[in-house]
Amino acid sequence: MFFHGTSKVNNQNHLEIGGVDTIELAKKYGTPLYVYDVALIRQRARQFKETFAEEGVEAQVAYASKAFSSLAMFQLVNEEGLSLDVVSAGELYTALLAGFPKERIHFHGNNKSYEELEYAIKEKIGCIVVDNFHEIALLEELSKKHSWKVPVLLRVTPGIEAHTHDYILTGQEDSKFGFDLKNGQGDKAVAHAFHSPYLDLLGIHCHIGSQIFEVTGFVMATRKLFEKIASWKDELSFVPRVLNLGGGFGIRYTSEDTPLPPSQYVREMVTEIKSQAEKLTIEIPEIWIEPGRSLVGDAGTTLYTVGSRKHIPNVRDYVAVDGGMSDNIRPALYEAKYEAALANRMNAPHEEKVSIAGKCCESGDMLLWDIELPKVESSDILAVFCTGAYGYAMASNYNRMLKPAVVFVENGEAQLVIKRETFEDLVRNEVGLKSKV
Ligand SMILES: Cc1ncc(COP(=O)(O)O)c(C=O)c1O
Ligand SMILES: N[C@@H](CCCC[NH3+])C(=O)O
Repeated sequence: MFFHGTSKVNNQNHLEIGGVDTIELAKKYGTPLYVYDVALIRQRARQFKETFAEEGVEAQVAYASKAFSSLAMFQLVNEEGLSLDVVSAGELYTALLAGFPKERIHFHGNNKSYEELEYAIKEKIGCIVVDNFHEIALLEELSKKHSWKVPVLLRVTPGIEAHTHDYILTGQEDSKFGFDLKNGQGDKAVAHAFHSPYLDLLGIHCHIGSQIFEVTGFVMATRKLFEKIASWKDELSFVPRVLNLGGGFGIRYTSEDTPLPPSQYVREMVTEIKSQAEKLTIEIPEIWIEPGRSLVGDAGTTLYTVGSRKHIPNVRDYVAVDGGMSDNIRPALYEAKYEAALANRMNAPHEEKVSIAGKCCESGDMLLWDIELPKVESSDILAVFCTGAYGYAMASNYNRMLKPAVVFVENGEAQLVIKRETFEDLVRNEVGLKSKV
């Protein structure tokens, strides 16, 4: 079994995370329960920052908050001195409520509304990552209205196809995101933004996809960007002060995954940027990255309670847990794979192969297929590892399931940071039909 961060087996043969017994957590807070290893998140954040510092370049590491957004997470990210990437007014609202410094917030999205942009501009956040010409027009209108030159990055698609799941690819030409570099939209957007009295063009952004194991894609994207920077320098005298290469650094969910250490992605990126900047005789731009998954993914573990079983002779054994696609849609959506263990009997020998089913009314609601476990019994606590990114964040109330609670654990202490939803929460916004009497 592979242990992430502070996870280990304690002397009761239970899974322990952050010095806290997960079986005690399950008893106290119920299941399904998301448990986050705070020390591991801090360690990842520091690794990214320290690598940039060692490379001697100006940098910002912005946590891509879509991976897991909550007040506590934003407070933690702020404690670690990271910046924050938000993609909606809702994420921005949560960040501001968490007291996140406005100047370190970057606003992304391919369809930001007038109201969302106005919200960001009134708050004077650090920068808006502009995705399309419609947004440029909205920003110019808002800049006039609020007499503020809006700091922007332009998101471009460099035409790089990273090797990952089709649904999470973003840097290829046929993408809903950004200005395309190949067909000239990128040039047009840069020329416009650079000359606009309403926009302060800080630089360029690109993001080539998610759960990427090779550094080649990032290096290729950097080269493509620098080819363009060379022409923008000659034709417009525009040289970006900031180069944001997005996120996408892969993590280990199962033994099939072979990620590089976070520092290696950063080092190779920086080396390429330094050499390209030197060739063009320009200053090394400030380098920004936006890791989401690689900051929180392996820091999250979900605890479930085992309920029913179904044995199909010569076919399969289904073991059902008290959550499923409503708290983790990734297996159903991307055929994502995870590892799991019985948190209450960690060292028990593996005796059977079972498939873990969720409890939603959907055949596709399966969390894991054919995993080796000790003989699983009702009331066992199943721990699914590496669920910290795009798990809780993509949870839903399908089948009127309640969103789970979330606890942060660190140095032997547990802190409830998101309460489990209640039935009242489910109907909070409902008004029902008007009475006919
Ligand atoms: C623009 C942008 N930045 C950052 C991220 C974070 O990606 P990851 O969680 O893979 O690091 C994403 C998601 O893929 C994204 O779309
Ligand atoms: N939600 C995706 C990643 C999305 C990346 C967002 N740009 C996942 O779980 O892998």
